[in-house]
Amino acid sequence: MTLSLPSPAKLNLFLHITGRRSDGYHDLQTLFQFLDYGDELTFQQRQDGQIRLTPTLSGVEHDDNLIVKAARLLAKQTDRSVPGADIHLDKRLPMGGGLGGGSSNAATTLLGLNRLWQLDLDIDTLAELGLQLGADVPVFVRGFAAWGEGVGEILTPVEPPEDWFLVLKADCHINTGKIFSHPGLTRDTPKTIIAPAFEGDASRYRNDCEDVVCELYPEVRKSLEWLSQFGPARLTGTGACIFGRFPTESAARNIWESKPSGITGFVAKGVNHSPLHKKLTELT
Ligand SMILES: C[C@](O)(CO)[C@H](O)COP(=O)(O)OP(=O)(O)OC[C@H]1O[C@@H](n2ccc(N)nc2=O)[C@H](O)[C@@H]1O
Ligand SMILES: Nc1ncnc2c1ncn2[C@@H]1O[C@H](COP(=O)(O)OP(=O)(O)OP(=O)(O)O)[C@@H](O)[C@H]1O
Repeated sequence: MTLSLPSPAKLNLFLHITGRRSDGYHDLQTLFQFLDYGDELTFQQRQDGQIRLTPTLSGVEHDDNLIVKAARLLAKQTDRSVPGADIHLDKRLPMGGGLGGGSSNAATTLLGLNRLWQLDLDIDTLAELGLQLGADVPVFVRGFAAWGEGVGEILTPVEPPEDWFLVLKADCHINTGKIFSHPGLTRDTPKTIIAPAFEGDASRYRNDCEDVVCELYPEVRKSLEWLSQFGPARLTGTGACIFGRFPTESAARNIWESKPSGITGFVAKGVNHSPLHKKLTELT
């Protein structure tokens, strides 16, 4: 049996850092929405218990890839031996972009192999496993747009408008840990209450990583300045990607066509239900 599943991107429509915890992680308040754009993973059952991933990602060892780690973690959860899998990754999302590509790949692997291997683990168990792999994995496992608290694992469903986004990536790779450990990071934003009818660009919401990222990566500052000519532009996660929201696809595409050279990116629709979960439901 072969299973092909999407592994979508997320945006942090805003990201507030409300404190630093004793384990070094940071408490956040953030709003996650998915994009109808991302990587694709194909799973094929083996018979020898091995996990094999192709192709190799540049700069990531096979055994360090979050897909392989997720598959092995899942295999450890069951007392029977699993048949193994050949996994193929079609990578479209920029790495180190704040779009959660690696975390999304891990979540698609947990849900995909749970289905392929007929393990029948429930979503809560898969989300707990996901959190062991990264703070962003649980939202991809649960699959609904959400207000995130804690490190992003306490999730309350919300329904932000499903607008179109222009996502741009300056030519740099940003390490999440480096931004969170920066002495100049804002870590004391007062907690706010969940706004179920969130209206994206309300001025009281922002991304607290933006100042530090712009200081360390002037190319991100430049991309934000360029996109801000057309409306509010914001960083997602710890960058390097930024986004602007538009009511129509053509409005986003028109601006995309006039972008300066040296910037990559794409246009995609914001969606409140993950394309991964839609596909799994269709296959049921
Ligand atoms: C910035 C976000 O993308 C927002 O959605 C996430 O909080 C980051 O999630 P992620 O990439 O899955 O991050 P992880 O792989 O868990 O953490 C990478 C590093 O970032 C720091 N980190 C991450 C998340 C968090 N809430 N506080 C932190 O201080 C930690 O030093 C950690 O070692
Ligand atoms: N399958 C994978 N896809 C992408 N990156 C991976 C994967 N497995 C491991 N990694 C490592 O994780 C790092 C972060 O990659 P990712 O694409 O998730 O960044 P990101 O979008 O900035 O993440 P986030 O928004 O969660 O901070 C990469 O630089 C790479 O070293």
